[in-house]
Amino acid sequence: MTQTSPFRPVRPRRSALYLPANNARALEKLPQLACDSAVIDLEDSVAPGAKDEARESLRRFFRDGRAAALPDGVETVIRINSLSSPWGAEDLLAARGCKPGAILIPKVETPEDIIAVEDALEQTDAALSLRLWAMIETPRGVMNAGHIARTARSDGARLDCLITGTNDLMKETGVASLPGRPWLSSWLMQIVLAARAYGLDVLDGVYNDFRDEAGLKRECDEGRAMGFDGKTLIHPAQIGPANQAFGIPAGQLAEAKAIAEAFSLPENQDRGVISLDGKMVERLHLEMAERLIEKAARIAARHDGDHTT
Ligand SMILES: CC(C)(COP(=O)(O)OP(=O)(O)OC[C@H]1O[C@@H](n2cnc3c(N)ncnc32)[C@H](O)[C@@H]1OP(=O)(O)O)[C@@H](O)C(=O)NCCC(=O)NCCSC(=O)C[C@H](O)C(=O)O
Ligand SMILES: [Mg+2]
Repeated sequence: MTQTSPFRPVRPRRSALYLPANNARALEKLPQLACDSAVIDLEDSVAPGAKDEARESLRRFFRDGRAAALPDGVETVIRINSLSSPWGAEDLLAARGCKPGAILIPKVETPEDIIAVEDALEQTDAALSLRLWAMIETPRGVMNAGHIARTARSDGARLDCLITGTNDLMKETGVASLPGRPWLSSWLMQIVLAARAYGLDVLDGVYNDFRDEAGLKRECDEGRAMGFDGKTLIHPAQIGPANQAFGIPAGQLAEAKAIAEAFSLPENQDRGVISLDGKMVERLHLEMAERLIEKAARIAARHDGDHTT
């Protein structure tokens, strides 16, 4: 078996749906939704005057067992306000108490933004099961993306995933929102590169026009081609297209299985490169194939055998 990177857990993150923490209807709907991750938001979707109510609604959601009752494999993530905001410290306390899968830190600009949260968690939470996600959504965040991602390499690091915040990035830079994201994509690629350099997952930004299914599909396909693992979403109608675009097509899975099988043959045990159906296949392809097979199995476990949704 090829050794895969210890920094990249194989976990489907095709669709990460945001829900405002104070939207009772959305929280109620969540168990019926097929998103891989549920990002319960205390930040920008909650008005300043509703922060306390949102925190209380979040606490109730975890305390009364509704979070634990979500379908197997759905990862719960809480987006807090930045620690430099008036709400960040209280949000972090509340989020830590909820014990979600991960806490999402918005507007991360330097490694210290991650370290500050790690330090606050370290005091009471020795276990590393509580992970961190970081949003890169400001000019400084993009410029420092590599340094931020590198924090995943330190002892006891919790950082698992980078998220692009395209709305904030457009607001901060004045870049236009155009189909194909011509001026934004070089910055998005910097974020993808930073994540990959340090073995992190990386998710694309949201598509605001939630009634435009064709536009969403185009942007999902584009995000997939750019190397993203999945897309952040704002509406339940966006989950299906994202799961489809970032899922594993049957043909790709069959090809991965053929590669794994070919390398497992006795005559190929010590070979670095083989020929398969007229193509050169190296051990790096085997590593990719093994990750893909594992991810497909995890998706199948969520969807009763359907690898593509
Ligand atoms: C965008 C919305 C405000 C639209 O809401 P609404 O008009 O209620 O939509 P619908 O009537 O079409 O809703 C149909 C049903 O689906 C439920 N619903 C809607 N959205 C969600 C959701 N996100 N999660 C779960 N369920 C949802 C409705 O309750 C309806 O249910 P039912 O009554 O049973 O039919 C709304 O979709 C919304 O608030 N979305 C999330 C917004 C959000 O969280 N924004 C913050 C994250 S995006 C961001 O910050 C990006 C980043 O930081 C950046 O900088 O880019
Ligand atoms: Mg944002």
